[in-house]
Amino acid sequence: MLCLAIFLEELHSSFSIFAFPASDFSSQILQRTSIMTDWTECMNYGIHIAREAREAILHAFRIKKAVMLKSSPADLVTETDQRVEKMLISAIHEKYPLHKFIGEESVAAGEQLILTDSPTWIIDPIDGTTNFVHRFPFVAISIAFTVKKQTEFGIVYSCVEDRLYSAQRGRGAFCNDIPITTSGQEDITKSLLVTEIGSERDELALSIMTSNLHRLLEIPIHGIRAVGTAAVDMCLIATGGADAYYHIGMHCWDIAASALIVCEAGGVVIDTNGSEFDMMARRVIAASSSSVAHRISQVIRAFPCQRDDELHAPPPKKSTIDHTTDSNKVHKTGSGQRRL
Ligand SMILES: O=P([O-])([O-])O[C@@H]1[C@H](O)[C@H](O)[C@@H](O)[C@H](O)[C@H]1O
Ligand SMILES: [Mg+2]
Ligand SMILES: [Mg+2]
Repeated sequence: MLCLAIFLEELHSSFSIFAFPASDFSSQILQRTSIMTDWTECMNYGIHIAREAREAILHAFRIKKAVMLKSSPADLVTETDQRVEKMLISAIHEKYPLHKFIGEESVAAGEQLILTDSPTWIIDPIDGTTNFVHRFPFVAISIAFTVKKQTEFGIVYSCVEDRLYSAQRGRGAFCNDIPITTSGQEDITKSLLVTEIGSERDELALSIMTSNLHRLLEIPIHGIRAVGTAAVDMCLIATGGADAYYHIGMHCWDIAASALIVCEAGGVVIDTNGSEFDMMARRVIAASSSSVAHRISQVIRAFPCQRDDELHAPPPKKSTIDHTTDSNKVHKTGSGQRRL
């Protein structure tokens, strides 16, 4: 019964399924078969709601924010992250009631993270929350859509820059509707790399992270950048603005959409250990070419991270930091308020 419901939902979600002339039955069957894998309508809807969510993010970007902590003192969340995620999920649920969700803030609130074969929206409402809190102008909405665990489309909206990256499987990658391609660079010594420090602050993670930087810089490479949002970092590889990205410790919602965007732009996405990319493994290298990707994998090491599909996150802790726009200074709340 449930299978039939999902089948009907897929038919309904797919593009203009009822638009065929009734006379040509065999061509209807053929077209339906191909249309079954066309998720354009869902993608357009995802883009539509991402544009609405951007308005909410830009409004909140400039005003006072209460900040809560998640897994570490550097893993931040705001009320806007939570509100935007709810907005996105309820808009999608209303249109596609049988679709499933994996949302960063829903998982942080205790929801189970399970990727099934059902159509699933993987959402990061604000990628770059630390940037958002500090008003560092790179924050993105990341939306990936999977069916049978394969990503069908990805949307990354870099809100302040107003750059909307998108890709549908097999149909190329775009930024604001203009096709994008990776640099095609094959030589690591001529490459500009991007990475993120992430929110891990334990001794082992810090020492592996710094020794990775050291080993890459001594190759030598042209340089290393960090923008503060994994989704945008990966899209920069897709545009050819940088040649490779690596990251250990991010989550599936950070990179699911941009991994497809990189591949559709002609790039390569692998695990940091050189094996096939697994979006739940919390390790990624995205590069302009296979040779650059594998060279990086030979040089860097990964610290151990619990897989996303084995995570059991504690709920966010109460507010400890406030970022105000009036003074633009950080102050601590709680007993005996203190201005820094
Ligand atoms: O928490 P969030 O801002 O959505 O996402 C974070 C950003 O992508 C950051 O660049 C990366 O270093 C972290 O690992 C992510 O968790
Ligand atoms: Mg994120
Ligand atoms: Mg986020």
